[in-house]
Amino acid sequence: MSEKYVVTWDMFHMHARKLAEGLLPASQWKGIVAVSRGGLFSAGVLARELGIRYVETVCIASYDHDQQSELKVLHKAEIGDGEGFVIVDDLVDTGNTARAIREMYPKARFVTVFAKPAGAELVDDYIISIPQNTWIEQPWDMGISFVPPLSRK
Ligand SMILES: O=P(O)(O)OC[C@H]1O[C@H](OP(=O)(O)OP(=O)(O)O)[C@H](O)[C@@H]1O
Ligand SMILES: Nc1nc2[nH]cnc2c(=O)[nH]1
Ligand SMILES: [Mg+2]
Repeated sequence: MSEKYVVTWDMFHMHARKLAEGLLPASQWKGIVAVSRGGLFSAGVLARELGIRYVETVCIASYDHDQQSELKVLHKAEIGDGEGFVIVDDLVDTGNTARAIREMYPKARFVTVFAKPAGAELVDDYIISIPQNTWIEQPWDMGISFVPPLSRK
């Protein structure tokens, strides 16, 4: 990936809250399913904003750092065809994870905070569009570190 898009906790929280707004009224949902691990962070915000306490996971592993490998389903929420459930991930990139989710739960509402063009049409709703050549650096993968002043370089 040639570019980088850095996301802070504040920005992530703001976008996730906006995603929650699009899911009103909350009474239409039986529960939320987080696509672990990335989707856990947005799922927490959605659950809080919508007052939903039934939160499940579907656990999928597909990337080893920034290289995508074979997709493995480690745990599958038992929610039938997904009708009445919101499934949330942090982002769609190639769309491979989203395709697997759609296959497992064809009637669920699938939403993400970020979407790149290759996966955008696989999600029902997303907040921020990111170019395909850009790596999204999420806040849970970063830390605050000291930067030496210019005069010391
Ligand atoms: O559209 P795709 O190309 O499939 O990529 C999107 C997926 O990649 C990341 O998860 P990852 O597999 O890295 O696992 P993690 O959520 O546990 O970090 C991200 O959280 C999405 O689930
Ligand atoms: N953090 C992060 N994980 C990803 N998984 C697939 N694409 C991305 C991305 O751009 N950023
Ligand atoms: Mg993920």
